[in-house]
Amino acid sequence: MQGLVYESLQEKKNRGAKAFALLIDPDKVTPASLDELMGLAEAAGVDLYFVGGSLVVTDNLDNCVLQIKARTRKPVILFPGSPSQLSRHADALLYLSLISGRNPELLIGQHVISAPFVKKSGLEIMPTGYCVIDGGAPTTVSYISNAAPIPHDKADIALCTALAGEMLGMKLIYLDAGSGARRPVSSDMIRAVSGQVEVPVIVGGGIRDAEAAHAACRAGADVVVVGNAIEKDPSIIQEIANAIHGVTVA
Ligand SMILES: CC(C)=CCC/C(C)=C/CC/C(C)=C/CC/C(C)=C/COC[C@H](O)COP(=O)(O)O
Ligand SMILES: O=P(O)(O)OP(=O)(O)O
Ligand SMILES: [Mg+2]
Repeated sequence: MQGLVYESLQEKKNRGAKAFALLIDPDKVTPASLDELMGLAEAAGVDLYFVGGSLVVTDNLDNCVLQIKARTRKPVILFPGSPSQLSRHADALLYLSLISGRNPELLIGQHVISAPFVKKSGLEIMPTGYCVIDGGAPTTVSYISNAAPIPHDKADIALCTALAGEMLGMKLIYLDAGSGARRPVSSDMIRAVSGQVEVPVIVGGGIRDAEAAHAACRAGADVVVVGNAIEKDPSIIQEIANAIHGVTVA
């Protein structure tokens, strides 16, 4: 089940290198806007393409994945808010279990229902302990998941949740303040989690400039995800990429 995409994330982490994931929400792009975005993203050196949304209302996912694949050799990874967001054209799947919440459907229920389809998809499956962190206001993910986010200033809760996830076998931990969060995950929380878990740590939600991306890397994020801010202003991609790639940890 573990494959090339996960190995590349682990290898980057072992070198102390940081990865920039661009989140593309299939509802928010047209073929023309995606074409332009891909030009900027490839020039900037985006490392990973995440595709998905908490709620996807168009049937644009397959086309979106195919269009991204046609423009890059970098991994295209599904980041699904529900099992309806599967595309066999992607390379890998963040197989999210919402371990910060107590909603059984998002911990295991939806996985049981969709297991045969996920297995048949041929996607590389990356079990991901998904933690929603309070981002200062309700976000689409906090509303849709119907589960209390971890309070912004409770790094210990995030740490214990991440450790439990890792010991249960999760291969990635994702700390997410939610799309467009007013405040991103704090450096204290990222430091607490990345200091003790061994698997790669992904951080996203409300990262809207180079400074915030840099801070997340310095605190220990292995992968930094940016979606909303680049949707609003694609021209910031290069400076965010530079900020992320400029951090290497010995
Ligand atoms: C195949 C399967 C079993 C799917 C179920 C997946 C599951 C349990 C999902 C958990 C709940 C959920 C609604 C997840 C949403 C995922 C998502 C796309 C969130 C948006 O993330 C924002 C990202 O971190 C970037 O933020 P920003 O830069 O501010 O846009
Ligand atoms: O789907 P999400 O969670 O990325 O949120 P939104 O599309 O509302 O920004
Ligand atoms: Mg969305």
